Amino acid sequence: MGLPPGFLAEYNADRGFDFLTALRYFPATSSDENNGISAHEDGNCITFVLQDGVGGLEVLGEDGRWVPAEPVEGSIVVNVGDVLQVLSNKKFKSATHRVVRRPGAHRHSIAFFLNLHGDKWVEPLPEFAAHAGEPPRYRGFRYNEYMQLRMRNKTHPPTRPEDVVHITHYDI
Ligand SMILES: O=C(O)CCC(=O)C(=O)O
Ligand SMILES: [Fe+2]
Repeated sequence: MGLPPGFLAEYNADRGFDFLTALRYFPATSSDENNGISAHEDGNCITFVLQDGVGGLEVLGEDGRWVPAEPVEGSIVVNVGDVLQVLSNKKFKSATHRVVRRPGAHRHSIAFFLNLHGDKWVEPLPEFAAHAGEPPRYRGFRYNEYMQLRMRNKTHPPTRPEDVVHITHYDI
């Protein structure tokens, strides 16, 4: 990333909020939307996904088309999360992704979410802003605040899609 070695490990030294999920997606049926996980960005730092050979994970391209992240034997998918997008002043983008269930097979995946302590302050690092001669693209925020807003998207879903809180909430 162009940062001193060990910078991120030091910035984010608390491993107490990381989590691992094991997911099972049932085969698609013709009678439902076949949606496994709807389109979203991961809110954390970085996510590692191990998937089986079934497929269905898709990433939204800049042209608005969904690109399949086809399984590659022995490889893991690395998702940049919103925190890394902000720290890098949008040099690294948090990809919009989803899982579409496929007919005929159960899909299994394991996702590891590298996370931050809720008290952590998140803002573009000087290396990607002032020192790079770039204006900061985000206001700083406490990680917990963003997590609460994202949770509210789920507990009190806004009626207008434009009111759903994304990381763009902190755009400058
Ligand atoms: O199951 C997958 O491949 C991805 C899961 C995912 O995107 C998530 O849990 O945030
Ligand atoms: Fe995700």
